[in-house]
Amino acid sequence: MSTPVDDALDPLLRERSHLASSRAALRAMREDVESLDIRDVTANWVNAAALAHQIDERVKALADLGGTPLFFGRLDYLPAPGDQGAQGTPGTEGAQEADGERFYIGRRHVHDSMGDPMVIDWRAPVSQPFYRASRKDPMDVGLRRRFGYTGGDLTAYEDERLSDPAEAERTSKLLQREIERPRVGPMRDIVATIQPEQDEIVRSALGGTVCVQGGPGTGKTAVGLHRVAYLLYAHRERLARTGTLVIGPNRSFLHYIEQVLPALGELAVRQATVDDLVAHVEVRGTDGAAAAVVKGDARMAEVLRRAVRAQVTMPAEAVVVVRGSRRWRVPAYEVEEIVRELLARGLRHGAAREALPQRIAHAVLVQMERSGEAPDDRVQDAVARDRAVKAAVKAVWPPVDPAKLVLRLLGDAEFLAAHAEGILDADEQRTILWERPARSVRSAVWSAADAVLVDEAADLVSRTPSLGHVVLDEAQDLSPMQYRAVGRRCTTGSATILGDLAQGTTPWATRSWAEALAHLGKPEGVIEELTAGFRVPTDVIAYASRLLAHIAPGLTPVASIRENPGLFEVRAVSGMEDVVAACEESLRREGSVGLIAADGRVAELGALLAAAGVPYVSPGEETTAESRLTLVPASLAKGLEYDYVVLDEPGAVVDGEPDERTGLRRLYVALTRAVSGLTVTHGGPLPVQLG
Ligand SMILES: Nc1ncnc2c1ncn2[C@@H]1O[C@H](COP(=O)(O)OP(=O)(O)OP(=O)(O)O)[C@@H](O)[C@H]1O
Repeated sequence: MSTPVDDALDPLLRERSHLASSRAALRAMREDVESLDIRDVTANWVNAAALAHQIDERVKALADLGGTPLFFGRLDYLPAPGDQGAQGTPGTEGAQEADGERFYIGRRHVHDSMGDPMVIDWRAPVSQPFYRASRKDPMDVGLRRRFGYTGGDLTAYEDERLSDPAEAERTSKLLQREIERPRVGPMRDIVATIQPEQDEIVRSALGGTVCVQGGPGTGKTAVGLHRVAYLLYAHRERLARTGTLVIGPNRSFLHYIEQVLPALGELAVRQATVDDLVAHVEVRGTDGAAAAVVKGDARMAEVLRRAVRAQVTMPAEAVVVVRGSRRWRVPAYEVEEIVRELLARGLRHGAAREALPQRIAHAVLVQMERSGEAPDDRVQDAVARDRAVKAAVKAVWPPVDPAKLVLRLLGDAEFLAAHAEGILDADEQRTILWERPARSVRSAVWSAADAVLVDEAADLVSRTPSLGHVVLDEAQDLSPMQYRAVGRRCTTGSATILGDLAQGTTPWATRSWAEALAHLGKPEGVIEELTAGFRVPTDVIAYASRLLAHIAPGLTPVASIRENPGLFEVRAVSGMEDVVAACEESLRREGSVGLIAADGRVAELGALLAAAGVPYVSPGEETTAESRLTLVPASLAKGLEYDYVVLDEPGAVVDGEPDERTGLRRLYVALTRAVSGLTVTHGGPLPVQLG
C-alpha cells in the first residue's frame, strides 16, 4: 500500500478528520431542514401538513446512519494536461469538470456551509470512475482509494494508481473483505463494492429495458435495487410523477430486501408481488398445474379480447330523439357505422363506450343543421344524455365488469367455447372450466391465475396506468399472462427484469428471455448475463452446478469470486434428530443459519427443534440474537441467503415437486443459499444427478 504524496504524515488521521467534518456538515444540513419555519408559507393546514411531511421525509433522507460509512471511496482526478481547453475522454462527462480535483464518494451528497461538496453521491457522473476505471481505461483518475470501516469508524484504506505503469494489478482486499463479511438480518446495499459489469446495468439509461440472466448469488437483486436508486437520482422529477415499483415473488422476499433502498436514501419505492398487483378478486383457491398452465398462456389474452369485444352488438333499431316538437331519427345502419368505426379504432371498451353517445348526438346535430337549426355544444351534450341515446348505448355497448366476464368464461362452457374457438382445443377448455360454476364474483373460489385473467380483462375495459420504471425479480417463474400484467404497468416506462432460467420452478417457467420480453411488451429489451458469484463459496457452487446439465443445459455455471472455500459437508444421518444436531453445530458459528427442507417435512422438523429447545423463526420474520435459525420450506427459499445452511434430505426436496426437472431446480435453489457453509444431511439416497 503506497502513501499519497500530498497527504499528511498519517493519512488515516486526515481521512478521519474529513469524515468527522462531513458528519458535522450533514448534521448542519439536517438541522437547516428541521428548523424551517413553514407558518409563513402555508396558507392552510392541508398545505402545511403536506409540507411538514416533505420536510419529515427530507430529514429522514439526511439521517446519518451510525453503522454505515458516510463515504467509502475517494477519487483524485489527474490534473488536465496542458491548457484549460483539453478535451475529456468521451463518456466521462463528470471527469471533464473534475481535472485535478478530489472527491469523496458516499451514499449521499453532503456539502459544507459554503455549498462546496464534502461527499459526492455515488450516483453522480463524477463518481462513476470509482466503479469503472481500470488500468486499461483509467478515466482520468490518478488515485482511487477505498476505505475500510468497522461500524461507522474508518479503520483502513487501500490505494490504486491506475495510470502508474509500475503498479501491478491486484485484487482489492477491502472488496474481498466486504464480500466475505457475514450476513446478518435483511439484505444490505453493495454501494461500496459494485463491480464494473454490475455498474453498467445499474447506470443503464431510463429509456431502455434490461433483462439480466444470472446464476444464484451473482447480484441480480442487488443490481436491480441499485438501478432504481440510480434512476431516481438521474430522473428524480419524472419518476416522482410516474412512480417506481419493485416486484418480488412473495412477502418474505420483499421483507428481506425492504431495507436496501431506504439505506440508500430512497424511501418512496413501492414493493409488491404480482398477486398484489392483480388483486381485483379475493384469491381463495388454487389451480392444478394443467389448468394454471392454460390460464397463464398468452392465448388467453386473445380469448378475453374476443369475449369483451363480443359484448358489443350491432343496433337493431334506429335511435329516435325527441326535442320539443321535433323527432330526430338516426337510422340503425348509421349507428352501426359509428359502432364499427369505434371498434376499428381499437379503443378500450370503456373509452369507446364513453365516446359512443357523443357520436350519436353528433349525427343528430348534423340533421338539425341540415334542417336550418344552429345547435351548439350544449345541445350536443344534452342529446348525448338523452334517454333514447342512453338506452341505445346500453343495448349496443353495455358496460363490462371484468370479474363477471371472467366468471362467465370459467363457468359457462358454451360462452367459453364461443370465444376460445380456434384458440384453445376442447381439452384445454375443459381443463380451465370450473367444476362448479360460481354464482357471484364474491362467492367464486378464485385462483391466482384467475386474478391475472381479471386483470387482463380490466385492462381491456380501461387502460392500466403506466409507471416510470418497474423492477421484476425472480422473473423466470412468471407465466406469459403474468408478464403481460407487469408489462402493462410500464407501457410508457421501462423495466429491469432479473432472473435465472435454471431456478424456474413453476410449470409455466420461462424458457427464454426473448420470449419473456415479448410477453412483457418490450421485445427490444437488452439481455445481459452476470456470471461472477458473490454469495456461494467455490466448493458449494461446484456441487450445485452438477445439476445444471439436467435443469438448464447451455447456461454458464457461476464462477465464485469468494476466496473462502466455505465449509461443505454431505452427511449421512439416521434421523431428524441428527438434522437438529447439525443446526446446533451451525449455530455455534457467527451469522445466520437456515434449515431448508422439503415443504412436507417442515412441520415435523419444527416440532423437533422446539422439543430440543432450539428457537427458530419463519422466513420473513426478524431473527434475533437468541434465534438466529430460520426454518425455510424449500418453496420459499428463492432469493434468500444464510451464512450457514443445513439442507435436509435433498431427495425429498426433489420428490416434493410434480416432475423431476422442477424438483432438481428446487434443489438447485436450496443448495445455493449458503454464504459460508452448507451441510447436506440425508437419510435416504441422494439424487443421482448430484453424482
Ligand atoms: N458487488 C458486490 N459486492 C458485494 N457483495 C455483493 C456484490 N454483488 C452481490 N453481492 C452480494 O451477493 C449476495 C447475492 O446477491 P443477490 O441476492 O443480489 O444475488 P441474486 O443473483 O439475486 O441471487 P439469486 O439468484 O439466488 O436470487 C448478496 O449478499 C449481495 O449483497
